[in-house]
Amino acid sequence: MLQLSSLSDIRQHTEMLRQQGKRIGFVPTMGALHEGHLSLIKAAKSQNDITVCSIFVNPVQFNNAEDYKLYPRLPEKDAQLLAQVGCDVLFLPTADEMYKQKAKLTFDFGELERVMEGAHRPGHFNGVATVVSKLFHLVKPHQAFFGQKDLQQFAVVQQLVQDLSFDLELVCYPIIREEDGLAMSSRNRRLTPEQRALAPRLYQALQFLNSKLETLPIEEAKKETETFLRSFEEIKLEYLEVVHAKSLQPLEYLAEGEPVALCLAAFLGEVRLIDNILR
Ligand SMILES: Nc1ncnc2c1ncn2[C@@H]1O[C@H](COP(=O)(O)OP(=O)(O)OP(=O)(O)O)[C@@H](O)[C@H]1O
Ligand SMILES: CC(C)(CO)[C@@H](O)C(=O)[O-]
Ligand code: BAL
Repeated sequence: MLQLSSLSDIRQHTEMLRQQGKRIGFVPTMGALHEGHLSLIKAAKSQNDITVCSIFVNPVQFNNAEDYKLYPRLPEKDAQLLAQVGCDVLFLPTADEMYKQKAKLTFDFGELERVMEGAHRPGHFNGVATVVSKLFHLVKPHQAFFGQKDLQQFAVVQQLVQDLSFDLELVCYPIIREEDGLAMSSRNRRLTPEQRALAPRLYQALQFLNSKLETLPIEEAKKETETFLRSFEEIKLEYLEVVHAKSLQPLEYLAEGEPVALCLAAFLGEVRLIDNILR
């Protein structure tokens, strides 16, 4: 596997691949890789000639300095895992080079960023859109792969690709879970054993909400789910939403045939996790 860290090297390399007529599949990540990431690499490989993975803990998308500082960083182990699954190119830029020009780009995703992650992490999607735009320019992929775990991020990136006319296809893959249902996430590594034991309650809460929606109106089903979660003292729910799965706007009632997503964010101690299920 080829490892590149300078912007000019990746730009030249992907330019050469394009000239050779190769199809490039791209998986952007922040590292501390798990089976969720590897499922995206495998999907990219199966549909493209060359798979590029980037690992970059992007400072400008963090709204919490401590979260940035403590974000798990395991570059050597990540490189090993990527080589094992046959990733062709690993792009590992430094923050200094990525943000040398100190460009402060401002995006406006309208209502899409005024709910859930956008509402609770000010500036987050601006930072995601900035880095994803830069990465798309550098890597020039034909396809880019994202996980459903970050459902709102996928919607924002879809909007970005449309607004800036990026010539690529976006692909979203399902959430890979631990055996006990916990959505795999790099931040899971930061959980204490006690918090880790409680963490599957988040997925259970989404399943509980899903079953309550069979018989109850949305607000009542949400209230019962919040009560269920409150019984676990260490879990601090930030939001629980029933939203339209495309616009991500909260729903007042369920309409026949509408795609629906049940989403939550919660803290276990200092660690903030998100999860969702599609209904
Ligand atoms: N469990 C999962 N299953 C499938 N895809 C996932 C999963 N977790 C993350 N991804 C996807 O991998 C890509 C890179 O995500 P990222 O590196 O932020 O990992 P992460 O595990 O989501 O970390 P964290 O949530 O702690 O930031 C994103 O498109 C994300 O949606
Ligand atoms: C898309 C991404 C790599 C941008 O930093 C990040 O938000 C992530 O890992 O989901
Ligand atoms: N996985 C989304 C990136 C973030 O939490 O900042």
